[in-house]
Amino acid sequence: MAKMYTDAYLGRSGDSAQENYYTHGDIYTLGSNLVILSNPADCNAVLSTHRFAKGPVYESFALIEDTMFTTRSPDLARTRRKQLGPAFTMGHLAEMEPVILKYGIEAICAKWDSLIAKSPSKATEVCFIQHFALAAFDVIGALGYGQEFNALHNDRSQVISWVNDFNALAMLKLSFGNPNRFPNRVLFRNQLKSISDLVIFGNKAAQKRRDELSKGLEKPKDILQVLIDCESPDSKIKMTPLQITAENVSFLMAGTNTISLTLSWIIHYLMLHPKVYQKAVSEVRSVFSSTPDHTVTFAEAKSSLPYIDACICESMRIRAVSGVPLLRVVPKGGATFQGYFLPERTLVGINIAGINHHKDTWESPRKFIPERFINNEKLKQNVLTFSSGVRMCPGRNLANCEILTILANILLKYDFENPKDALFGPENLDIHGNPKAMPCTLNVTISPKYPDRDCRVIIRKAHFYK
Ligand code: HEM
Repeated sequence: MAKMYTDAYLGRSGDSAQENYYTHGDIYTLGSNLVILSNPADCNAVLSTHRFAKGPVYESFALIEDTMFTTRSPDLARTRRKQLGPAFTMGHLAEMEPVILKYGIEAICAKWDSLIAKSPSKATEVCFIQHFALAAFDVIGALGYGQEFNALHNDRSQVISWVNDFNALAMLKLSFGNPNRFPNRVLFRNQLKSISDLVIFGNKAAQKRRDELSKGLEKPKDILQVLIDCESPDSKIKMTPLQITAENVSFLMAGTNTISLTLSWIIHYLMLHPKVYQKAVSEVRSVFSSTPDHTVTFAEAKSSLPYIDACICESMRIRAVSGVPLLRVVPKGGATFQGYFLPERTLVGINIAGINHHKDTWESPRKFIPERFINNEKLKQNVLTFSSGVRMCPGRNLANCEILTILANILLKYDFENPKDALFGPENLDIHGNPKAMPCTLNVTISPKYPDRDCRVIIRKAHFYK
């Protein structure tokens, strides 16, 4: 049962959710008690209300304490969103932006500049997915832990391996049950140790902040401060150190790989579509080439780079990194979708890839066409990569800021070229006649299957630096 459940939840390959939609349409079953929905109206109806609570699978991720992400309780979900929502408003984001730029785009440029400077040809090959991932950890390290992880600088971070172990243990818990019971606690002792280290690390970060504040430090505008200060709307009680740490770990889990994978798919799709790439480069250079050393901010990019924004939206549509069906439980009284009655307690899975490719919304859904979003802001709302409704991703503004500032600035400052030995490029077409995308795998998120092989690009400084 556990294996069936895990297989059904994870699917067999990264493309399964998308291809299942193309094969089976708006509604189909996966396993004995799981019904997958792809019709946008059905999916929005489920996601818009707490009546369809999250499924039991989320409990596996509650390895420290229940969090905004893991909780199945509508009350706790509402409370946490009220408490933590202020960390992610546009106003708070603007105050956090200098940190986001410093550890995001500016750190990536420093890294790439130093690699290019060392190369006699003034061009170098980078594995972009690695750099995006390390930078994404550094951003959350600075915002959520108030400290420098130095992951990008050192090409590694202890925190990343702890988080990987956390993820692994959550999946093991799904299949093998409580990790603290014998024999699990022996078999999974390394992962359990990582989680205990992560807790100690998180608790220390919050304590350090409290100590600094007591010595007169002005309150920083970051996520850690919101976690420390926020009160329950009813009881006015603050979160416990363990609750703070658990939420912070969930931000590391939810807000790092999602961002770096999204950026990686964007670069990949731009390399597959040279005309789109050229158009995006021309757009940013037509506005900012007189000041190439200036870091384009989120507000500047939002107001002057609609095509790059459309490229992001189209990549997030065609290859949503949120690859697993979002599981919800049919409430008392049952529910009817596409003429099928589903009794109470049936699990429904929201197929984001299905929604993002749905025939009623999207023309030529398998084609990468950023132009579809130009002068069509409304259409962007149909891309459900951040989900929608009452449990929609609270980190989407932060993600959008990080992704747009990184993409706009790297397209401004560097020229990109596919390596000569790249397996995937504009000439290599799939059975639908579109440039074939690199293979992917599903590990909660949709990730490149061979990142070291397929996520490489040659970079050199843009012509106006010469
Ligand atoms: C491109 C980047 C991102 C994508 C595609 C993404 C996608 C999603 C999706 C699809 C959900 C719904 C999951 C579900 O219902 O099972 C979600 C929830 C969530 N995300 Fe994100 N996310 C991103 C970035 C972030 C960031 C940067 C943070 C925070 C730092 C974050 C924190 C969360 C949290 C806490 C939830 C749970 C919300 C709830 O259940 O009420 N995410 N995200």
